This record gives sequence, structure tokens and C-alpha cells, in this order.
Amino acid sequence: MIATERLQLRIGARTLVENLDWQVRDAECWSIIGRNGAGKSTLMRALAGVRPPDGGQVLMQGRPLALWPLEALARQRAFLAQSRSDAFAYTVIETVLSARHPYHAGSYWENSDDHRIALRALASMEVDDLATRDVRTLSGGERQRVAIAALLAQDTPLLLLDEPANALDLAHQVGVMGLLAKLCREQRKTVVMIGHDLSLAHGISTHALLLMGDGRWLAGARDDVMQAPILSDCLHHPIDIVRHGSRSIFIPREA
Ligand SMILES: Nc1ncnc2c1ncn2[C@@H]1O[C@H](COP(=O)(O)OP(=O)(O)OP(=O)(O)O)[C@@H](O)[C@H]1O
Repeated sequence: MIATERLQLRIGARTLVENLDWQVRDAECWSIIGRNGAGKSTLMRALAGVRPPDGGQVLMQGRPLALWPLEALARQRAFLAQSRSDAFAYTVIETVLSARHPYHAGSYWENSDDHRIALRALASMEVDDLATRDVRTLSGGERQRVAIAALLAQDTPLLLLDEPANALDLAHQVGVMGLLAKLCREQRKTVVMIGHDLSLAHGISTHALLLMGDGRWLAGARDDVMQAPILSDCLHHPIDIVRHGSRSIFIPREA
């Protein structure tokens, strides 16, 4: 689905990612894990094609990102950024309908299919009752669910999500994670997401990519990578893993 070849990402004098050779295949669900400032969002922006690499390249379906026309790229990947600002008084439904523009080859107007898809996406995030509200009046969690609904309405094979659980209450965190896992399982969508909750990440992911913040990285199957000593080293804090039924709970040791 998406791959990187010898990818390098730098900010000023700092190397965040060095020679990343990484393959994300169809229907896989990847979690990107690392400390604050490790370069996770920078990598996500490079995957989405909104930030050029400092070396190497990103390939979508085997073709370098730079060669994809924007509209065609927007039919391949949807990107949930970490934060957003709403400058204009758009309604919730207008915001989600705007995610359908890649399917309209230059024409502005949406059709009834777009409305159906947008309303279904809003319903899946339990924000359909907010459809006519000005997005600037929403709570943080409601706005995040509308942004996820827009990402779903874009209906792309690849979903890139920078901290999707941000601002969500417990029930909606679990709901969103369950929905993403189901999209991978049942519709063979591919998910790459950033998250700081290791237990949530482990519950949904098939694979994990760790960024050490100094250029080093580790990618692999979830249980090969999400081991206590490896995560403790990456996150600079000792972590214990407790089994609870079929689940793994990641507990930071007390200071
Ligand atoms: N435009 C910029 N100018 C200067 N430094 C920047 C800029 N953009 C990012 N950085 C720095 O690059 C580093 C990586 O940022 P990035 O947002 O990718 O981290 P992250 O791993 O997503 O962190 P977090 O977990 O806090 O979201 C950080 O130290 C950040 O301060």
C-alpha cells in the first residue's frame, strides 16, 4: 500500500528518521510509537505527502508520492492531522462533504450519494445530530469525531491518523479503535496511526513502528516490537506488561 525507501527526515540540525525502509501492506494496522518530539507527526506528514522528505522517498502503490496528481492521491489516502483550526462558519455536514471533492473532478457540487456517505460517516461517529451546527461551536471531542467522520467519508484505502483518540472520552476511544480494526479486517483498509496509549495501540494494531528520536527506528509485527524492554528503552521509562484475558495492559512504573 505505502512504503518508504531510505527515508530521511530532519528538522534543523536534528535527524529524526534515518534510512527508514518500511513496507505497509494492505489491511495492516500500524501504530507509530515514540516520545514527544521523536518525529511521529513529521513522518505522518511525509507519508501523507504534505511534507517533502529530506532524503529517500515515499511510495504509494509502488509509485513515488511526488508523481501522484493531488486528486488521485486524495482518493488513495485520507489524513487526520493532530490539530486543526476552523477559520470559517462551516457546518458539520459541509465539513464532511468537503472530503468528497476528490471524486468530483473539478465540479463543486456534491450529489445525493455524497450526502448519504457523509451522513453515514457522521452516524458512525455518533455526531449526525450535530450536522447543521457551526463547527466552531463544537466541543473538542465532538470536533475530533467530525474530523474522523470526514476522514471516513473520503473513503480511501489508506487511513493516516495522528492521535485519533485525542480529546475523546473513554467510550469513544474504544469505539473509534474498534471501528478502525473492523475497517482493516472487513474492508481491507490500511491504517497507520499515532497514539500514546500503548494498551489501545496494542489492542488494535497488527504491527508497530518505534521512533527513537535520534534517527533510529524499529518496525515489525506487533508482539515482536511491543515488548517491555524495547518500549522502556524507546520511551525512556520502565514499563510492565500485564495480561488481562486476551489483552495486554501496558503500565508505566511509578517514579
Ligand atoms: N517548524 C518547526 N520548527 C522547528 N522545530 C520543529 C518544527 N516542526 C517540528 N519541529 C520539531 O521537530 C521535532 C519532531 O516534531 P514532531 O511533531 O514530529 O514530534 P512528535 O513525535 O509527533 O511529538 P508529539 O508526541 O509531541 O506529538 C520536535 O522536537 C519539534 O519541536
